[in-house]
Amino acid sequence: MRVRPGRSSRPRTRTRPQHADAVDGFVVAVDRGRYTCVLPDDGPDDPVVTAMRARELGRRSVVVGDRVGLVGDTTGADGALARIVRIDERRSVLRRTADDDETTPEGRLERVVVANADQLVIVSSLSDPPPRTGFIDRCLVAAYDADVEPLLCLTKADLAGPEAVLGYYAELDLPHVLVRPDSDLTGLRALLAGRISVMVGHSGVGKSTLVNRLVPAADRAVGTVSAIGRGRHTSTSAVALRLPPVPDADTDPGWIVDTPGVRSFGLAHVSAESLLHGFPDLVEATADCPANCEHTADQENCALDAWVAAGKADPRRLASYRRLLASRAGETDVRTEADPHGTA
Ligand SMILES: Nc1nc2c(ncn2[C@@H]2O[C@H](COP(=O)(O)OP(=O)(O)OP(=O)(O)O)[C@@H](O)[C@H]2O)c(=O)[nH]1
Ligand SMILES: [Zn+2]
Repeated sequence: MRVRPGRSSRPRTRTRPQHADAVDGFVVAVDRGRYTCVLPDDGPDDPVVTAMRARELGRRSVVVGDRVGLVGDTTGADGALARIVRIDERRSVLRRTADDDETTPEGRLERVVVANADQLVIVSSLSDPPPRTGFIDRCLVAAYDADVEPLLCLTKADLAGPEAVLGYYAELDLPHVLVRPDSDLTGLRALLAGRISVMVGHSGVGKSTLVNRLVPAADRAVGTVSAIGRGRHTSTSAVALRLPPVPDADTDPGWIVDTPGVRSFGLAHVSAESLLHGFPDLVEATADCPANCEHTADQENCALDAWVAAGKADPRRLASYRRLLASRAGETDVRTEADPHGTA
């Protein structure tokens, strides 16, 4: 027999009735404690809502892509300030260990870059600068770790062909698009429709150029290193941009998140096992590894060596995996150094 207390015995406060009227919001930008949100039914011309965090959220961070509950003045009128009282459960969490700011301990900590992303668009130019597969591999690890689908976006296809890069990823079912200055972006728009896509890429690969073509209203600065936005501080934070409507379709065109400050993904927070998931072409081989194999080059009888020798994967992929393993170890050291009472 089930014993269940009557409804009336539940403490009222558990349902937080004071926030029953919270409206749903989607965080599109974060800047110095102010969160820019849009309401789900609002269109591109509706005013955005500026909000601050309610104290009851404690230390939980609110990031671009978060779906939140808003109370207070959600009119978006000049000077109006709403409060974020709820952060919805995240569908995905794209993290990095910030390895691009080694000057401060905070700079080396793990942080959430974007919440609820569906897709990571890895922007790499085919020439000027040449493609860096090490960077792409790193992004793939971050994507698989975050349960976000990767999409390889190869720019400057007018300057060089994609054969070498695509050959390197031949064993992976890695979707890709080619972009040149005059290319039709219909195919890319179709891959972005209805989803939240995060764009990452090195400086100079043409990411701003592409973002401007996809979202002309965004007006991202081209050919300048991180000098976008209204102020110094907005230039390095992620911002979600609404894609324009797809002609002849009433589907949601989706959102792209530009990440000007993210030059790479530090992976110190990713376990060695998860790191391997960025290399689906190698995973199968490790079933034959000795117990507790670390898969490093000096590991005896690591099955990855035989796998590559038998031609089942590209040796450069194994080298890349091992480089990441090693650099991850380095990143872990960096984090330990950051803590004078180092526990690890
Ligand atoms: N040939 C060619 N040049 C391109 C293409 N896309 C962008 N460029 C040029 O590449 C340079 C860098 O482009 P950006 O869009 O500023 O590159 P970015 O990745 O945003 O780099 P940052 O602004 O430094 O973050 C610019 O001079 C662009 O005009 C392309 O498809 N083909
Ligand atoms: Zn091994």
